[in-house]
Amino acid sequence: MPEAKRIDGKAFAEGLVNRITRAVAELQARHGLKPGLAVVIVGEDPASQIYVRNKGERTEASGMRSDTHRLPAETSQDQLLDLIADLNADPGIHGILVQLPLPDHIDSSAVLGAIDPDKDVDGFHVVNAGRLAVGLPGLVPCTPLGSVMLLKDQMGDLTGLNAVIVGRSNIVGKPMAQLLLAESCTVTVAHSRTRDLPALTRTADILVAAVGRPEMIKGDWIKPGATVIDVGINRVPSADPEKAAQGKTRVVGDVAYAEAVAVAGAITPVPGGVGPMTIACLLMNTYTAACRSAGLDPALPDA
Ligand SMILES: Nc1nc(=O)c2c([nH]1)NC[C@@H]1CN(c3ccc(C(=O)N[C@@H](CCC(=O)O)C(=O)O)cc3)C=[N+]21
Repeated sequence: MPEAKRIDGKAFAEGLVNRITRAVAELQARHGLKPGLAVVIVGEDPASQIYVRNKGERTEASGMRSDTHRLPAETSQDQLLDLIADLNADPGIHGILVQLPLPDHIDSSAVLGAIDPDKDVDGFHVVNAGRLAVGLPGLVPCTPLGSVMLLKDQMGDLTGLNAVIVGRSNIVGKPMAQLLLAESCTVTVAHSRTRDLPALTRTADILVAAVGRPEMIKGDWIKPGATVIDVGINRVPSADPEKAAQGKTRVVGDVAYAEAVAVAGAITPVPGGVGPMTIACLLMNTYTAACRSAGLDPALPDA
């Protein structure tokens, strides 16, 4: 067996961001409309701070407006809801993202439910989950959306393929199942209570790993030639014991890449696979929301 093709999500995301950047310039020139994204972060979690800074820089680099609201960890739920109400009413803001996780004293579903569904660029509002489930236009969660774009680019028509998704979260597993069902795959959603998971994953033409457990999916869990999408981003101690002792870390996926690459037909690496697509799709959703707010077609120009 030849080694699996490495699916370059970083390069694909760059191409997508280029198309979004051109579309944003055109929207501004023709209609005087500049898409605006508000990112809200509560508390000081260092990893979250890095993601949020990254999102802000990417948003501005693509020609859109980016407002970041950094709130202290003690912020009350009512204060957060007041900010969301202001952002819902702000005509210059087309997308609202509240960084998760939120502190324990805040009810996340109450907060997500307060976002105007047409500004919900994460696609986490129940209205958008419902639209996706019944096939209505809405805003689709970024990670599954980006993953399916990579799959279609890699495999073309997905009709009739067996897809196994490991993980049933509302933000990845469930929306991924809806998107693959819409592509006419035969979809199975596996989770921590699934019996004989390795036997099930070995039936998958498309295997999506979204569990958040470092390198859980082994090489012999994969059907030879399958396409593997690794959604996991897990920070683990460095492989070098000396560096690990100094507290150095590295990022690995939910798939044991070195084993999997010998069996799969194609596989996304971590980093450089799904992660960059998540951010590109956030920009795409913000552009989409801005176009729809003005009654314009959000289709992107070709590559
Ligand atoms: N409301 C909300 N929406 C989110 O979309 C959201 C969130 N909250 N909370 C935190 C997670 C995390 N997240 C990532 C996005 C991109 C990369 C990414 O691009 N990673 C790079 C670099 C990885 C690295 O080296 O650390 C890669 O995979 O290549 C990572 C993580 C979005 N999140």
